[in-house]
Amino acid sequence: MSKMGESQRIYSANPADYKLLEEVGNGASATVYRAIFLPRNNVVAVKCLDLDRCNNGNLESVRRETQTMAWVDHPNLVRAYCSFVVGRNLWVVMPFMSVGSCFHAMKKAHPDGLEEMEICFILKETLRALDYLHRQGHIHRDVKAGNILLDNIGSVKLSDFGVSACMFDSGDRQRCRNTFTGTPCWMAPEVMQAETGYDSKADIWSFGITALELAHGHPPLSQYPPLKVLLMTLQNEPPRLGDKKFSKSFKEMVAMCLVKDPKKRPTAEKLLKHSFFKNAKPPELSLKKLLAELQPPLNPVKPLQVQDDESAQQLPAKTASLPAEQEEISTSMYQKGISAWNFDIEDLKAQASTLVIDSDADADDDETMQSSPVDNCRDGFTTVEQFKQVLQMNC
Ligand SMILES: Nc1ncnc2c1ncn2[C@@H]1O[C@H](COP(=O)(O)OP(=O)(O)OP(=O)(O)O)[C@@H](O)[C@H]1O
Repeated sequence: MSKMGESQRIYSANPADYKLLEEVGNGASATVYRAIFLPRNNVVAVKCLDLDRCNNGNLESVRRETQTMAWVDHPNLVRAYCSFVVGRNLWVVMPFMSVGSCFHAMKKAHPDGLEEMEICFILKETLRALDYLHRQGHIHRDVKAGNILLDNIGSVKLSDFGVSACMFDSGDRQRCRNTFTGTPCWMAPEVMQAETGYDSKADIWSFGITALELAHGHPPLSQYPPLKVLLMTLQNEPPRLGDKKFSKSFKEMVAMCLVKDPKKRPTAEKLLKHSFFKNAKPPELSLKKLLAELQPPLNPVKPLQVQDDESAQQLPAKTASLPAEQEEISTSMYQKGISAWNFDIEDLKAQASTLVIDSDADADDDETMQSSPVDNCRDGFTTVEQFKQVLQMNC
């Protein structure tokens, strides 16, 4: 029997078998809890998606996410043990990743970026996940540190398949996708230009941006509003890893990912053979220091609150001690910056109607693109239509 089959057998679809403990994270449509699977007394994560909060588009994303999580079978991907409906929620049971995301780990331990040895290991594991997904005809479409989860023994798993896509969706293998989705700072230029279409190489670009994110603590252009990020990504030279402290092979690997022509980017399989990844050390060496610094683990973000007298089916009450509350405020403010990038056409329209591009406000960022033709566009557009015209003129 396949691993998936085994786990389906082990984990029941009965909510009474799960005791939800504390909240360990929340996203746009879901809250994630650490939980105990009572029949085996083992720790799992349960993602509770509020179906009432989903409009049609979100429901499609929930369907896609749970479907993908159910079939993936790779050590570097978060898969669903099982999923079932509880009242107005969909519960997805999955492995518990005690450290949380690399984004949280970095924010907590090294806000200015991780060390090369740590990055090398995390990226290699992530690339293995991408290689697997791409071989299955899938594109993840949202590769970023916030979607790479870690546990306390150094396992690395890529998560969040909410916007992933299958190249076989219409029955036949499609040559490319053309939906404008993802998160602008990490988004490949061809994804922004919907008419050109894109394929799994879009993930390789996002992977290169994630490398810069892990190296500096933030992705390039993170200080700009989405529209400006889109313009700068399309018009400027790709960002580079410039810092002296990083090796030549790391810089070279990043440069290979961040080539504007997707055809010239390597596949995940080819990239795995790059000399940078030959130096990857096992987690007990590469992540030892980082994991020690993160003790106690980042999760829970909410204090442990075992509910002896409540049904396991009820979601834990949301109370928090002061430090946890402060941590939560800080996390949510930080995340707002990240979540705010989640592409939403209505958001962009609203922003576009008010945006005046101010080149003087450009912060210096050594990995950020050089001279900026976008500056020529300042005051140049105020609506999405004008924005599109600018794209047509310049790209
Ligand atoms: N298996 C897990 N183990 C531990 N923590 C997890 C797990 N899955 C998710 N988390 C935590 O919960 C947070 C939110 O989870 P997730 O990103 O899946 O929610 P989402 O609603 O899909 O988010 P988004 O807003 O990015 O779409 C993650 O950033 C992570 O910190």
